[in-house]
Amino acid sequence: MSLSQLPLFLKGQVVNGFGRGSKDLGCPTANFPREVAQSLPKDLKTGVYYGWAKVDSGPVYKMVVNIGWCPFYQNKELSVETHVIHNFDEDFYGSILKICVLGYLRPEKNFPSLNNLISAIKQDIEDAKQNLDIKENIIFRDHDFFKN
Ligand SMILES: Cc1cc2nc3c(=O)[nH]c(=O)nc-3n(C[C@H](O)[C@H](O)[C@H](O)COP(=O)(O)O)c2cc1C
Ligand SMILES: Nc1ncnc2c1ncn2[C@@H]1O[C@H](COP(=O)(O)OP(=O)(O)O)[C@@H](O)[C@H]1O
Ligand SMILES: [Mg+2]
Repeated sequence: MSLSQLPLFLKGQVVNGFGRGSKDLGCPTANFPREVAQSLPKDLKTGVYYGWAKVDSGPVYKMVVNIGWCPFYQNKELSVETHVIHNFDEDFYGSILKICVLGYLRPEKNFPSLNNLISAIKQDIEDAKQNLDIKENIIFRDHDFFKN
């Protein structure tokens, strides 16, 4: 699928969300502040995307990002939350997160159970990993945006 707004480059400080990612889902998501969500193109399709992410001056890793309203939890505000596909030793609240959003995976859904949501997220991570291995996506890992 080609979305005309992509690639999308976003940068912001990692802030607190509702504390559900790690606890409920076993999948931490680094949440951007409200201003980042408000800066998005107004006609951007909500849903799950993949791309590249960098925390402070660290390496560039694969990521999945949910841009939307989390219908399972019925959030009142649009959120932009990135799961970096890497095991970090520590939390990084307050760090600067840069992401390059390259492709769309699926719309957000309201799943019948938490386990269904967890399974869908696991599948998203696998799909992201695969999509990011193609040449057209790998080149963005070395984009100037990620240079300090
Ligand atoms: C890859 C991925 C896919 C997601 N898909 C959905 C979804 O389909 N429906 C939904 O309600 N929330 C979805 N979420 C959002 C989770 O509900 C959200 O990450 C969780 O509520 C954590 O929020 P918190 O950071 O405020 O703790 C997804 C999150 C990720 C990382
Ligand atoms: N691989 C990772 N991807 C994203 N965040 C991570 C990761 N590993 C650790 N974290 C930390 O976990 C936090 C997110 O956890 P989460 O349960 O979603 O809490 P919150 O609701 O505050 O966003 C991030 O802000 C970050 O500090
Ligand atoms: Mg989070």
